[in-house]
Amino acid sequence: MIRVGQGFDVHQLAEGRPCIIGGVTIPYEKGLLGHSDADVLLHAISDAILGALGLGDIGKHFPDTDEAFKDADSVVLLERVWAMAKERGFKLGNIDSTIIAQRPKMLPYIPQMAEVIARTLEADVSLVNVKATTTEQLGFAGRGEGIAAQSVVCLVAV
Ligand SMILES: Nc1ccn([C@@H]2O[C@H](COP(=O)(O)O)[C@@H](O)[C@H]2O)c(=O)n1
Ligand SMILES: C[C@@]1(CO)OP(=O)(O)OP(=O)(O)OC[C@H]1O
Repeated sequence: MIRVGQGFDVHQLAEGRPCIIGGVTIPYEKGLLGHSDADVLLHAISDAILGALGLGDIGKHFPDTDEAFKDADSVVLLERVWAMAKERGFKLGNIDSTIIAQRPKMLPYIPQMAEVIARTLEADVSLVNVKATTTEQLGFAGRGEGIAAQSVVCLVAV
């Protein structure tokens, strides 16, 4: 049996925050704002996995009203989501994701992001694809107000 899920997330860019995307800290003048570390890519992937499992979304499991998740490391949240997939007898089929950001340039950091994601999901890195696109300066991403990410995940019953 296979199950497919998709995830989408957006976080605002703000000064005085680290820019953590895909578990990698990217040198940049701004960072993403959120209750947790606001790792927009790992949130989209977490939501895609939860979607494939029919278990809602990360806001349901890790509410932004709960102090326990203040400044949470999204790698740890993804680990917890992945434990739910494993408990239900799934392994990763493959994952494809897109980061939507005018800046910073993601390409140099993508191999490291894929390594973090593959390690967390206990999968070979060849099963993890991360892409990036600008929006040609259009919309909130194009104006540098925020960054979005989307992800599609395929889970395979072991
Ligand atoms: N934040 C970004 C956005 C894009 N890239 C890379 O640049 C390529 C061209 O982007 P377009 O939006 O002009 O299509 C894209 O394919 C990515 O490889 C990036 O690294 N970081
Ligand atoms: C991750 C959580 C929890 O800390 O908070 P944020 O970092 O604000 O992220 P978001 O994608 O808005 O929703 C999920 C939240 O519950």
